[in-house]
Amino acid sequence: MSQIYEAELQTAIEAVRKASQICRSVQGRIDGEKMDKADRSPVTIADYASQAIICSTIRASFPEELIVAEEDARDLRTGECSPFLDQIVEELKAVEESPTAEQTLDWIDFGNHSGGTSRFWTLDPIDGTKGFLRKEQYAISLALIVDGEIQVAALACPNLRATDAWDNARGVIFTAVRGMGARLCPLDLPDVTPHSVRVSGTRTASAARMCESVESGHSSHDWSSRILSAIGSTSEAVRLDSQAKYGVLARGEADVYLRLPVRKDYSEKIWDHAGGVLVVEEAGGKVTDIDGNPLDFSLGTTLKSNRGVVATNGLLHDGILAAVQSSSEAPTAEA
Ligand SMILES: Nc1ncnc2c1ncn2[C@@H]1O[C@H](COP(=O)(O)O)[C@@H](OP(=O)(O)O)[C@H]1O
Ligand SMILES: [Mg+2]
Ligand SMILES: [Mg+2]
Ligand SMILES: [Mg+2]
Repeated sequence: MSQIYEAELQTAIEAVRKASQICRSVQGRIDGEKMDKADRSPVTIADYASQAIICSTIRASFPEELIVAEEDARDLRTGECSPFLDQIVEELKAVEESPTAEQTLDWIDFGNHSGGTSRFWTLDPIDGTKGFLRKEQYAISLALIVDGEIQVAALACPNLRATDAWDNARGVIFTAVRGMGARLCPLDLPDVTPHSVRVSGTRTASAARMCESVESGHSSHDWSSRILSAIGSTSEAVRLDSQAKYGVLARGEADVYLRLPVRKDYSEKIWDHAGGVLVVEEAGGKVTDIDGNPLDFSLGTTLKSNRGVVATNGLLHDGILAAVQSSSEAPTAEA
């Protein structure tokens, strides 16, 4: 079998593994400490430390690579944030030769590219920061995009359980290379042979197990409950944070993941999806927007030509899309 993108995959796995170690250590100690960004969304020292270590790991193996990541060091460069920056540097010492504060800022800013080029990585250093702060699910999502197509993905979910075969150990990494399938291995057992993952075989819409965001501001809970009624389901959507939703869909524990727009003026960010989308597609599933169009990762930092996301095991896709459309609601301008 061809080993295409093998070096990129190994670098991606190494990077998300190191970042997971930092995130776990911070999550164990954190007590709601966060800064609010200009859009009032939260960011923690772990988001920054994760972005720093992943960008530095990619650049160590691939010095010319462009990286489109969620965070940037602008706020940290102001004197006001220096205690925050000192803590980030402290966290990095656990996994890397002690960097200086200046190096740390530069590593974070390796992620400032705005995409749209023929080859770039996209990174969400902590996806589901709100889940991370609640000590629930979160993910570290890294993907390589070449000519608009996601080619490599590493999605770490440090609080998601592995399977019985690995004693339900906490923490997994999903990986995928286009055309080569999706795999799963425990976060803490780097030397085991990864298992293949495959979406469910559920064919009956009324039996669909659905998952969605915990945050009703990120995906309309009201709309999804109307869709469940429309397909004759009596179950409720399971709510969890982050791209862990793509992971549970890929390994057949859910059949559908819906992200239904709440506001008209919001475009989904590429780093909120790229890693998870390739994992689901390579596990045999299907991902489109709510109009049935493929997600377009070639347009910069956002999926500006798409609205919402519908991800399924493939078998249910057309039926779920029809239900989404027949129960559609006009998103409001304000959440
Ligand atoms: N109005 C909105 N609609 C959809 N997604 C939104 C949103 N506002 C913020 N988000 C994104 O939702 C992500 C979390 O998704 P989920 O709710 O599935 O856990 C956030 O990622 P971060 O936590 O990385 O900032 C953020 O980028
Ligand atoms: Mg964020
Ligand atoms: Mg995110
Ligand atoms: Mg994030």
